[in-house]
Amino acid sequence: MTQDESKRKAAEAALPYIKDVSILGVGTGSTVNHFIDCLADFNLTKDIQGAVSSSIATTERLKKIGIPVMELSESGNLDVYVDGADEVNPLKQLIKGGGGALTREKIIAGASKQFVCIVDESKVVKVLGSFPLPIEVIPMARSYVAREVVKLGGQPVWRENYITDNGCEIIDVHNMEIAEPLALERLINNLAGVVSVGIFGLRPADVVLIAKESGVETM
Ligand SMILES: O=C(CO)[C@H](O)[C@H](O)COP(=O)(O)O
Repeated sequence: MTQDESKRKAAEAALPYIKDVSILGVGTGSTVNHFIDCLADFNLTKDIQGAVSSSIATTERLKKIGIPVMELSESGNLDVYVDGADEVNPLKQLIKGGGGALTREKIIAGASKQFVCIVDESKVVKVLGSFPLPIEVIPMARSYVAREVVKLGGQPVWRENYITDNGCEIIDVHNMEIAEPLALERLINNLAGVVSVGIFGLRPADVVLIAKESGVETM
């Protein structure tokens, strides 16, 4: 099975979780794109009243298959949020933001009862941090936050020529073993100018669907 086929399998496995859900939270990335394709392929769009989307890219894809996109302030809290991840540890804590949508993803995850995370096997790790940790920052704070991150032992790299949907910038922090996700998430959250950090520890996933050669495992 290719990685893309695995992503599709994980996406299909999320469909039972959205049964009877009228307004859905939808994340961002290639695995989520498969999930959106599944909604169309399995003719589920008619059952869904609307979706809250974590990015412009996802919004466009949802609209293309006829799902109305609404604001979170309009929908209120959601029953289910489906999204991918860059890394998942055994506590269902995640690194997210490879696709740059971490802030909106964090908001929707926080506002949802159940966060269903869909991944292929390559995303599963014992300790978070092999994947560069994204931090969204107010542009003015970029160098300051980068210097603070160096003090924490990381190697910050500016995601050049990239502006988030919120008009901010991203620093990707390399070579930082995240042994204590909660503590590091709090610490980075507290740096002035940080919009959000891609550690999802304070709000981990509730269910992780991992596509493997042998089938989809539920964690
Ligand atoms: O956090 C994300 C976007 O901000 C994505 O969920 C993450 O990057 C995984 O992407 P993909 O499904 O393409 O591997």
